[in-house]
Amino acid sequence: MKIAIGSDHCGYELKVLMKPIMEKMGYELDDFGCNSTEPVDFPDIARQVCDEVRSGKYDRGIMFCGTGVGAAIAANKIPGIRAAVCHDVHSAHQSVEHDNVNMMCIGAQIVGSWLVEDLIHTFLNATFNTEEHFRRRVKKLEEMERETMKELKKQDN
Ligand SMILES: O=C(CO)[C@H](O)[C@H](O)[C@H](O)COP(=O)(O)O
Repeated sequence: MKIAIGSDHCGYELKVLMKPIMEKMGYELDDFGCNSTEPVDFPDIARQVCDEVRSGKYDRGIMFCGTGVGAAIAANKIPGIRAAVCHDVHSAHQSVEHDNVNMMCIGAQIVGSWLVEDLIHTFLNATFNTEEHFRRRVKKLEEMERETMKELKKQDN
């Protein structure tokens, strides 16, 4: 499984700590920044990680920022990305099983390294439950995305 990861400066240290652990779990990782604790803007990194995931080159993405919130807001602006802040194990698997989440956002100021390991393991081992009602809801999300894009296009013309 190929995973795109990224962080802002607040999530950088937790991301660095988790990289060898994730590699040991057997995941192929690519890190799209940032590369130090120098302040950066989380939308820039989230954009890059999301573009990689939506290109199909990666199965899922993980973003680390201070709270996970900014990264999730940014990621959910990108068509094809369903992002969620997951700070508990139940959300880490249910977000995939029910909502087909493909980008988990973690707040390094909120959770410790032991929990993060469980969250990542759980998120990456979960699969979308293809029962009709779950598919229907995700289709509705995609429809909302398409409608919004159409409206924006109209406004631009
Ligand atoms: O959590 C975040 C956004 O939701 C960010 O990672 C930061 O924690 C927050 O924005 C603080 O940023 P600062 O540049 O370190 O002041």
